[in-house]
Amino acid sequence: METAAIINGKEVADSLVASIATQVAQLEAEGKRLPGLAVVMVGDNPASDVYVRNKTRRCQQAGILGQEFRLDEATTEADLLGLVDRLNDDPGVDGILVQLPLPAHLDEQRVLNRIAVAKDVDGFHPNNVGKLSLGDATALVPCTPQGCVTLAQSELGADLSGKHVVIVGRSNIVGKPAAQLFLAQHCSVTVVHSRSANGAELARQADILVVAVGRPEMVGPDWVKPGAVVIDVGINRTERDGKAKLVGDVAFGPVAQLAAAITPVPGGVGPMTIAYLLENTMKAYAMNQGQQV
Ligand SMILES: Nc1nc(=O)c2c([nH]1)NC[C@@H]1CN(c3ccc(C(=O)N[C@@H](CCC(=O)O)C(=O)O)cc3)C=[N+]21
Ligand SMILES: [Mg+2]
Repeated sequence: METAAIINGKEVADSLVASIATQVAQLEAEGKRLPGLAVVMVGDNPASDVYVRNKTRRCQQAGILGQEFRLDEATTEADLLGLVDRLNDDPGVDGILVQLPLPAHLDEQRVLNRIAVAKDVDGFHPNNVGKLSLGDATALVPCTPQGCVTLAQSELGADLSGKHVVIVGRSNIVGKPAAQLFLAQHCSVTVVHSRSANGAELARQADILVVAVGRPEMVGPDWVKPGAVVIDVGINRTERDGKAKLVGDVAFGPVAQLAAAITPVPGGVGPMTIAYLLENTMKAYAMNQGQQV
């Protein structure tokens, strides 16, 4: 049986980071201030720890000044908001990311709303959500969905117009912004979720299937049209034969038997999320310097 092409997200991300590194080196050669990214993490979730370390490593590769702020699990909302205020006012900080999820006693939306719109490199502030839906070029756009579009384009070419994209999952951080971004690429977009009556049947109509549900291997071959491009956003920590293993939301082996192309986990969407975080930091830097975008 035919087998899908495996979309190499790590490689695409490497080339994005390399191009950012070139831009930063140019700034440095001109004696300019370098872009800065602040990552704030509350408590010690071991998965978040891996992401935060990856972000810091990628910043170093690109020459972006990355700072980590690790706050105690018991941090009060007032203290966290106080840190956000200081970062908002710090002219050396172009981008601010507050790692989610936050401990239950902290109101996530209130914290996200406090981040300066122009420094909101996650694209989670209501103003940026609104700008994305309006097609405003100054929007800072969520990183994971941008990665999904770019990986689909790496397989199908830049012009996605007329493709039917089915997105499984309707979260504020992936599903909803992914729908907006593919719409902006002139795709037809269907969003499937836990209350959909006929999810698998809708998904089988997809030219591009994006899966972001957070449930290990939930999407099997019965969800996939032969020849579809499958973008798996899930990163689930599981155990197999007593060993820790990362799996996506898509049953990789069986789906790879009929898809045209599929993203692996790890090495698919994850590295793209970080590459776009750096890309957004560059955009925020440019806007914060008063440049036209
Ligand atoms: N405010 C906020 N913004 C985020 O963007 C955000 C967040 N909170 N909370 C958690 C999720 C998750 N996330 C990932 C980023 C990179 C990888 C990544 O680099 N993954 C690699 C390695 C995975 C591994 O080894 O654990 C891969 O998939 O190949 C994964 C997941 C960003 N998130
Ligand atoms: Mg979700």
